[in-house]
Amino acid sequence: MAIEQLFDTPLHFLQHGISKFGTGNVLLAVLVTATLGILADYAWMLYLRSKMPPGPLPLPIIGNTFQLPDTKPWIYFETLSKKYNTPLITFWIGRNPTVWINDAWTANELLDKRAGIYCSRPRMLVFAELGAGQYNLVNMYTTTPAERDRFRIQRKLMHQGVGIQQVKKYRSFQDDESKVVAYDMLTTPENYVAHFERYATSVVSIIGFGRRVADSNDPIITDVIAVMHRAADLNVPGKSFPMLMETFPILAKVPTEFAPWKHGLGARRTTGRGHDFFYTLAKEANDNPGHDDCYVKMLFKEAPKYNLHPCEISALSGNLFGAGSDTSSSTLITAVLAMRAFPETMNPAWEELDRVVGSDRSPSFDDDANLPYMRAFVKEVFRWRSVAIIGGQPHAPVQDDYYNGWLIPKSTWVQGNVWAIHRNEREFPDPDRFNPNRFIKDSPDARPFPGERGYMTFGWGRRVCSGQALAEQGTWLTIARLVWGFRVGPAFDASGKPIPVDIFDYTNGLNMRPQPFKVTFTPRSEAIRETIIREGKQALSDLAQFNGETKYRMSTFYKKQAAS
Ligand code: HEM
Repeated sequence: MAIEQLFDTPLHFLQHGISKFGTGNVLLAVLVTATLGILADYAWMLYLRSKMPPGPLPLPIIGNTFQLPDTKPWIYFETLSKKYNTPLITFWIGRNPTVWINDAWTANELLDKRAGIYCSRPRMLVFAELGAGQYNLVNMYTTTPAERDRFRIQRKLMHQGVGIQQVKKYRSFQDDESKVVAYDMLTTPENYVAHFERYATSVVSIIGFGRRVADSNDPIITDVIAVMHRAADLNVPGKSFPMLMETFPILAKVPTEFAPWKHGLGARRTTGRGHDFFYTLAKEANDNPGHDDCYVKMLFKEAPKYNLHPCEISALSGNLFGAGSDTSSSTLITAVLAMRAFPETMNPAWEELDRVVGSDRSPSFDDDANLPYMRAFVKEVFRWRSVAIIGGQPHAPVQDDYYNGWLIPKSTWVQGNVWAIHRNEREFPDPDRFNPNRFIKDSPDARPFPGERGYMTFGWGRRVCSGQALAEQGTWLTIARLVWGFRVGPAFDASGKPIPVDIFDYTNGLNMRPQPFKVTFTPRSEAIRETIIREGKQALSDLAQFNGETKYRMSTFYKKQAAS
């Protein structure tokens, strides 16, 4: 659509009106109508506000948007919750009320216990409508029976790929990839972030495509993960573009080529043949011989049965990277920050690991039950600085609902503020202190918390993270192996002074991670170092069956397809 077409009809009426009634009268009529419209709309906003959970007074049209801080709105919502002394806050993004849950018990009541009501997603203009839309499970509405059917199919297919039972089958190569991380840490410890990203990407790539990612410079990391990082900046409420389109939705209607504020969002992401990058990647893996049990082969096999659209195949396979790679690697970076900033928490872990595991082998999945402190340590990593700090995408009720007498209207944007939930002094005294004892049974530091796990890092109810089992098992193993293998100490500046770390210096994305920081990794003993080398070499040899390359590059994919 040409940009002029957008304004064609209103312009026509305006010209007609001016010739009939004169410019002054027409302008007055437009002004009066607009003012009445805004007043009526504002009256409706104030009426809703009187019924909904408390929050700051919204202004007409812009709501509270410009009260948002420049970054990290989750801290602001935590402050509002304390100010109003209520677990639920209503905050208006333009003319849309959003509800923020700042307390574990309320989150559990609404999103878990009333999961059947809070199972949908709200309208997410920037993240969903200008992105993968309703083809992607992450964005799917569940308001109508047809939507719910589609949602169930996609959840089921995710489950077939990374469900609790299924991921046990991946333990062997996940273990091997984690051994490679420890091995790489001996030679290039300064690149620990790259090692974590490679590990996390490789695990989901083997699951999905039967191909490992052997090198940190593999384009699947350099291209795709970079795009995912940018995507994670979306959906964090903000007062600058592109998120400002949530406040002024009309701006999203302007074609992307004329709308620099859209930051390229909404551009046609498929080629003339309707295939996008991840579909092509999936098709390539499906056509490759071998690894018949990989996820995309299952998807292509099931496609006729479920009438899967290519965009659904693309989203289901692309989500492995999108949802599973940055999240897992960021969690490991947080673990390193905790190890560096809270060295006193390492001694009980080493005592336990030396007693149960020793130096001749590294910890394995089978040790989990015998390493209660290590288990608590990893739980505390998930709690202390949860990567999906606002619980991922918002939920939305499929009908009007009431909590404590407050109305939460159907389709409202309802967001779990994990930052506030995991920093509540009632459940987690001295919350910024990394303290695994919170998760040790009968410890004086343990407090009641809803649910078995003791944290809400993976979301809630029917939208709970599909990859939780995979992420939990891999994170446990990799952190246990790092703790077993290394002392994480300070790096030193040119004058020999230790470089401090800042436990609050995190990024601003939907998935947050620590800003780059320097540390040193030293193997805990010569015997351990030798074990890491031996196991690393063996792991590389066992993983060789997954070596392979893709011929596609995201950075050039759309250009080439358009030209062909
Ligand atoms: C540390 C790692 C991870 C964390 C912290 C995490 C966290 C989350 C969170 C908070 C949500 C939103 C839940 C909600 O709406 O209530 C989510 C959704 C999702 N996650 Fe994860 N995730 C992780 C890893 C993974 C992995 C490895 C995969 C797949 C291989 C995955 C796939 C998904 C999918 C498909 C959804 C959308 C579910 C839906 O909308 O129904 N995640 N994740």
